[in-house]
Amino acid sequence: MATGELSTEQQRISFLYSRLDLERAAVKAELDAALLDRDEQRWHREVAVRTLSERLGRLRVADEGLCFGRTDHADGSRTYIGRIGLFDPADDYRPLLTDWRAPVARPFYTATGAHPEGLTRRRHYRTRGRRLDGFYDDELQLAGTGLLEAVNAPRADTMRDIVATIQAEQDEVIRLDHRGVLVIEGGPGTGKTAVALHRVAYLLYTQRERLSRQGVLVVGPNPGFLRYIGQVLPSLGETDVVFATPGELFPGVRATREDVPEVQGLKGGLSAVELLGEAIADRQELPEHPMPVELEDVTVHVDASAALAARDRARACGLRHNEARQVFHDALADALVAPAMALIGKDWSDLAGDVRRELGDSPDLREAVDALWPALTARRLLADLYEGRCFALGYPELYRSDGRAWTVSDVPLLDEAAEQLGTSGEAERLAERERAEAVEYARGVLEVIDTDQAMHEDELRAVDLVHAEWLADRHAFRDDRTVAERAAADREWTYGHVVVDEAQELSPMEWRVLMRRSPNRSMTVVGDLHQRQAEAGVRSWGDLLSPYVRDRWVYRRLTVNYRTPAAIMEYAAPALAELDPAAVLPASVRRGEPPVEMVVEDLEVVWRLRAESGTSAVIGFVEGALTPRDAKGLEFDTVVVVEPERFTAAERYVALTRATQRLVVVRLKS
Ligand SMILES: Nc1ncnc2c1ncn2[C@@H]1O[C@H](COP(=O)(O)OP(=O)(O)OP(=O)(O)O)[C@@H](O)[C@H]1O
Repeated sequence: MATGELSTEQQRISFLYSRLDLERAAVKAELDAALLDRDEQRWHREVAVRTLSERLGRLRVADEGLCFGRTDHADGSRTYIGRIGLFDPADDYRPLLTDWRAPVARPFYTATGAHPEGLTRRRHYRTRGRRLDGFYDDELQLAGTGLLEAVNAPRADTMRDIVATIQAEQDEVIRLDHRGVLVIEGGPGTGKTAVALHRVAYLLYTQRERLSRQGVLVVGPNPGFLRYIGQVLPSLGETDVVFATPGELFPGVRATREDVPEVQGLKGGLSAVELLGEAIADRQELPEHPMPVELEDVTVHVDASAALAARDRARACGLRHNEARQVFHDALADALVAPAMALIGKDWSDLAGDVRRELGDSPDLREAVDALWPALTARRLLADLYEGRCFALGYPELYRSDGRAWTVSDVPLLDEAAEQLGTSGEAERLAERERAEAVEYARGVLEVIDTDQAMHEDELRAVDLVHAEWLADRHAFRDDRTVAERAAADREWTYGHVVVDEAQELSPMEWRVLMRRSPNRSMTVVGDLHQRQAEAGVRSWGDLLSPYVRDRWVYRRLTVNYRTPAAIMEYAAPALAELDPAAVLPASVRRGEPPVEMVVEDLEVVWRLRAESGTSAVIGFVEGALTPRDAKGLEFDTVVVVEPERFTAAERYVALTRATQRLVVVRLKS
């Protein structure tokens, strides 16, 4: 970036700020005058004051990131894009700064190399306060010519924005006008992730009304992956997006540990729905010994038969566990009236109503209900199940000593349990306390990217990126939250759009959570069945989706690999053939060097094989290396794969297709 150009751009931005200051001063003066105006009719004055106050508020908000982009048009004109519109009254209200919501700002968000929409360039500014730190450009006439240059460029630690070189088959998917579920499948490196992110940016623009109210959820396989892709959306413009791994989908939980595959299978399959039903039924107990309920004149007992009758009534009422507690309580109170009356004596039968009321208020009876039909949170239900109750229920494999050491596969169970338990005042209070504790624990490790809390709710930020973990943290302490913040903290939040990346890895129970978060079924599902590593993952898109949307989903395939050179793809071909003999490799845009195979004496050598320049990684089951699962969705210039024979075919296929330039396959001398 030329220094001269930077200073010209700084001048432009300073000029816009000076206009903002002028306008603010003018509005402030008008507001003061309106407040002091004693001649004006009262309602006139009130309207003026309200309008001017709102205008002043908007001008204040615009102080941060006033201008964040510029579009250069084929006819030589330029448009500066920013938080608000600014006009020059001395020049027939010529626009100086264009509000990002205005139709003329649209190409800033939607133009691509394949569809430049009359633009030659899009410029993004990086500002701090009023200072311009830098800018970068998307040259929009590169499609074709710039592609090879782009794919040959060394990779960084974050995913690049491919907006300038989007190809036609990708562009079609980004702009597809389909409101329901869209499945994008394609082999490694075909741009599935990149395309899904650009689709979000496109939808955020074209369906802004709806999405700004409900937010967008992007689910990706691991935190590393989300960090890697996390910069793309803000660089495309505004976002109101929650990023979460499957381990973060239950507010207040950030699970990263994995269960052993056998337990993952049990927790991920749909039979877990019944398992939870059994775990809840197990908490609706009968007393081992009669429980005394002291009344003013007599003492009655909650015995097994009274509890059984009350339990039958509560179970049959159709309410969920927590909601049915009152029914259980009332049924017990009803059942105890007769024994109490028997003790009091027949002559006092007209007292039955009083006795029923006394039972209804009895602390002893409340205590019995708490013991026999307790208010439960999802966390408590599962922790108690894992810490011991699993044995009696016939699931010994679920046992662990610390029930609350949540794993990734526990998350959909927590969500399902919360769904089956329902809420009640007490359960809510318990849940809130647990949540506050969890948040307290998580504090300190969170990375906080600050946002402007004073901002108007209906105003999307141009450059914000929010992470679920951070949002969960804030929930407990503030309530002036943005849509995305509230969404991430609220289990029952439903998103306007949900994007699932590496979707082949998600279990049926995880899909149930996502479907609950997306009742309108507006989803972009991105994956490759051949890369599935999780046992409980997806085997057929149709089987997965038909219970939710029948056949109303659209499928698109991407066929060109922009990452892995052809020579490396050919090396990975046997792994793919093992998974599916009929599968076709995506066509690579580059030829590249064939992989190198080596036999080495010890592991030290492996680490030295990493490249000095560019990104590199070692993938294998050796200490310090990425596992094939960690490497999912990522890419590196140089990849060293250690002993791929120890991998499953899918793991091998994933590991061997991560390199953009060089692949070294190492075996250790035995
Ligand atoms: N049109 C394009 N122009 C330039 N680079 C592109 C283009 N499309 C994709 N790429 C690049 O190709 C690489 C692979 O993209 P991406 O990670 O989205 O692929 P993927 O299909 O999700 O891969 P995988 O299934 O292996 O995770 C990225 O570096 C991306 O920036």
